[in-house]
Amino acid sequence: MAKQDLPPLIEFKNISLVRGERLCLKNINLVINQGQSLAILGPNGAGKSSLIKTITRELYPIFDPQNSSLRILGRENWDVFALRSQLGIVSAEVLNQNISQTCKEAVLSGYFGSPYLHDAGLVSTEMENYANEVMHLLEIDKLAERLTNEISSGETRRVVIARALVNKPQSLLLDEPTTNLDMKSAHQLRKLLSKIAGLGTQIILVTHNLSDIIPEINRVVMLKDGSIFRDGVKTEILTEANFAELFGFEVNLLSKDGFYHIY
Ligand SMILES: Nc1ncnc2c1ncn2[C@@H]1O[C@H](COP(=O)(O)OP(=O)(O)OP(=O)(O)O)[C@@H](O)[C@H]1O
Repeated sequence: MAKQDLPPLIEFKNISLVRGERLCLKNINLVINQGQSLAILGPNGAGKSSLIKTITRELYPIFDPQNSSLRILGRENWDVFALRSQLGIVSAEVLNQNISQTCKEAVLSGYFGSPYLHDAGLVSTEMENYANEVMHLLEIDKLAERLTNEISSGETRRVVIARALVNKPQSLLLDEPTTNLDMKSAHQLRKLLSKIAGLGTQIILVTHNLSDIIPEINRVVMLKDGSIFRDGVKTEILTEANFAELFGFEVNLLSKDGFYHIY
């Protein structure tokens, strides 16, 4: 099937979400085509996590069957495990740090959608070989036998990405991937995400940090107070004027080697 005939990866039509007393997402209309990497950028409280959790079915929107729909790959109904492995959800929360497991076991647990490996006997040689390949890609071969609760935040982030990649997802959906990382670790992680995007995995990145937007991302959606504030080609959206309005302060933007920075 030609790419233009494929259903969108994600299709939000008039989606609103209430959490507690707050309307966190307001009438969101958003289509993300398959293969199109994009960043969702917004300040704290804009609704980024709420949007991700709506996609992953951790939160349920207000639903008006006449006017609203939320489709993933053309379907409204999904088995949550299949949905999450297909989308490649990357969140540090998926690892159960109270359980003592090696990084290799944590990566292998991705095949079963569980926070730890229940039964190593279920892991086939093919699964193990591919997990090794993915760990090599993420440059974490050396961590294989280390315990997940004894590694750094940057290393944990890579383990979690490897765990998502073993299912050969069509996309990687990343929520604030560089939070808590020092400058060097953040830079290395962005380079790895660039490499993964270059190998053909669609990257959907949710962030408040402009520098996370890797060169392979060409579309930026700005989210403000639960609504889409801007949506379009990166070079047209990432302007000082839009940024000032979104974050509420004046900045100077600098673009270098495909990355954007504030100074
Ligand atoms: N569990 C909750 N119950 C009620 N309201 C919530 C809850 N979590 C978040 N909110 C509210 O929903 C709105 C959107 O929050 P959300 O966490 O989606 O924003 P965000 O853009 O991801 O922010 P951050 O960058 O700080 O993570 C905020 O007004 C927040 O106060």
